[in-house]
Order: sequence, then C-alpha cells, then structure tokens
Amino acid sequence: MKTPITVTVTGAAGQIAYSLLFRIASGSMLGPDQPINLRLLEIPPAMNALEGVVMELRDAAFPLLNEIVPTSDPDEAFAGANWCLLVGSVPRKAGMERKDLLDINGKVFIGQGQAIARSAAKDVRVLVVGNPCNTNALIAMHNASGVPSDRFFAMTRLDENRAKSQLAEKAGVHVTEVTNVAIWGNHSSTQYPDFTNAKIGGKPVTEVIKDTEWLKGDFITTVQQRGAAIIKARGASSAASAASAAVDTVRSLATQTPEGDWYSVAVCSDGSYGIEKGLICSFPIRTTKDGGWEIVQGLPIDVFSQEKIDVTVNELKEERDAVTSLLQH
Ligand SMILES: NC(=O)c1ccc[n+]([C@@H]2O[C@H](COP(=O)([O-])OP(=O)(O)OC[C@H]3O[C@@H](n4cnc5c(N)ncnc54)[C@H](O)[C@@H]3O)[C@@H](O)[C@H]2O)c1
Repeated sequence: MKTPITVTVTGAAGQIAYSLLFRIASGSMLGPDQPINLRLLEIPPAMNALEGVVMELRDAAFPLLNEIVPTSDPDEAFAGANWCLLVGSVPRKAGMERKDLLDINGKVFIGQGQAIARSAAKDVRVLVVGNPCNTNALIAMHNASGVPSDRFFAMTRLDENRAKSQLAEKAGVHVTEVTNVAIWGNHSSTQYPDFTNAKIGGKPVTEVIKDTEWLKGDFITTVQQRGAAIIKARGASSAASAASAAVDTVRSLATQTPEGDWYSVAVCSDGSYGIEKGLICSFPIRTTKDGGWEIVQGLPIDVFSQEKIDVTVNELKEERDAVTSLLQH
C-alpha cells in the first residue's frame, strides 16, 4: 500500500467542491492505487454544511479515502498538505467593483499563503481555482515565504477543455483528436485560446477547419464567454466541469506529458514569450520525466496571436498593480 497523499481543499462546502471531493476520493486525480487524506477548509458559517459533505464522503465508502479532517483553521487544514486546491473565494456581489473583489479575496490569500508556508509538506503544490485565480495565486505565492514560486498554479484548464470541445464539434471529430491547445494569459474574458498552434488528428487546426472567420471570431468569444453562458442556462456557475478541470490539471502536473503535446495552466512567468517575469500567466506547459514542468518554448506567435496575448497580459499587470500592497516580497 502506498503512503497516503494529503490533499487540502478550501471552499469545501461549495458547489465545485461537491463534485471535486468525490473525484479525488475515487482515485480519478492521483490514481487508482493512491490512498488520500482529505483536509477540508471552510469558513465558520459553512461548517454545518461541510459536516454534511463529510457524511456523504463517508457514506460513499471509498476504498482510497484514508482520513477526512474538516476545519475552519487554515493551519490545521494545510498541515502536511502535498496538494492544496484553493477553491474557496468570496463571490462578487451586486455593486462590488473588481477592485473590491481583489481586495477582499487578496486578504484571504495572504492568510492562506502564510499558513501553507507554516504548515504544508515540503513538496507542497498549490492550484488556485477561486477567482480572480491568477491574482489570488500571485498573492498566495508572495506570502508563502520559503515555498518556491514554481509550486504555484492557477487554473485555465477549464478554458482549454472548452476550446477543445468547440474545435472538435466544429471539425466533427471526437475531442481526443484535438491536441496542443494553449490558453494564454488570464482566466477571464480576455484569455486567448490559441488555435494557431493547435492540432486536430495531428494536423494544424487551420488545415482542418477552413472557416478562419469562425476561428478568429466566434470560437474565441464562445470560449471567453462560456462561463457567462452557463450561468445564464443553468442559473448557477459551472461547477462539475470546473471540478473535472481541476482533476485534469493535477493529473497533468503529476504525470509526464505525451511527446509533442502540452496543456494549459497559469504559472509564474520566467519572461518567456516576452511576458513580464513574475506574473501568474497561462502558458503551454509540459510535465517532464523527472516530475518538474516547463514552459513549451519556440512556438510561432503571429501578429493576430500577439495582439490577443498583449491584451490579456496587460489585464494581468493591471490586476497585479491593484494589489501591490498585498505582495510581501
Ligand atoms: N478557474 C476556473 O476555471 C474557475 C471555474 C469555475 C469557478 N471558479 C471559481 O471557483 C470559486 C468557487 O466556486 P463555487 O462555485 O464552488 O463557489 P461557491 O460559492 O459554491 O463555494 C465557495 C465556497 O468557498 C467558501 N469560502 C469562502 N471564503 C473562504 C475562505 N476564506 N476559506 C475557506 N473557504 C471559503 C464559501 O463558504 C463557499 O462554501 C469561485 O471563485 C469561482 O469563480 C473558477
């Protein structure tokens, strides 16, 4: 029997967690032979609801689930954590400016970054899902003194999956035929789903889908605005697909990427592709044989793509500038 891996999930009584926790406990995320300890963080008013989720997790009798610890204390939640999935976030309410949201959530991610530095395992990796996820990850990273910056990620995999599904539908192929889809920039409506380097059945997308107007227009806006479309249709924001994308992200980070392919996740920029060092920006990423990750280098970026990347990177800079007082080092 393998040693259990400790996974901390914040916002554990929320709607994404309601799907995510059961996927983690079933072995979808870290494998069918990997025991899991779950440490679940919520705010005090949600502890009753969390108790109900814990009851359901126990009732599912998952063979891989070793231990469950529900708590409202961040240090207890992050104790010994190998993976931290930061899903909890305060939603934007009517009348709230984006700046107010950055401020409120910023304070949460200062505290969680500090608690991760104090209490998590030495090999901790942190995936931020709660929005605005790139900037929340930036704040957590700056406040997690001693934890290397290459351990912090923000989720853009849902956007990648949405882009793959749109391309597959348009080309009339199964989604598994679509590879090499990179999301660049911020997880927001400025993100750029890069079709110029993507492939369908091993061929450039632009050779398979001849409708360039669609690729440059409706394809991009559909992916950028998919979150809003789901809220309109479902009356609630995407949850199961977000949970599924979080599972995909961790699995991709934990396993070597198939030769020639890549996946999308926001990481701390090292200046690649001229994107300012230190921003938490989505790039095409590969997981290497030794378990590390790298930004895929040398992809051609045409004028159209560069303009789109500039817009989303500029938004990341504006968000970063709005929270400079929350960045410790
Ligand atoms: N990156 C992505 O692709 C993506 C996709 C979908 C949703 N999201 C974001 O994920 C977040 C969660 O979505 P949801 O639908 O589960 O929301 P939700 O409101 O159902 O759940 C959020 C939970 O977080 C908890 N919470 C708030 N502050 C907390 C704190 N300081 N510590 C611990 N828990 C805290 C709340 O009590 C709540 O139970 C939102 O910010 C949403 O915008 C991101």
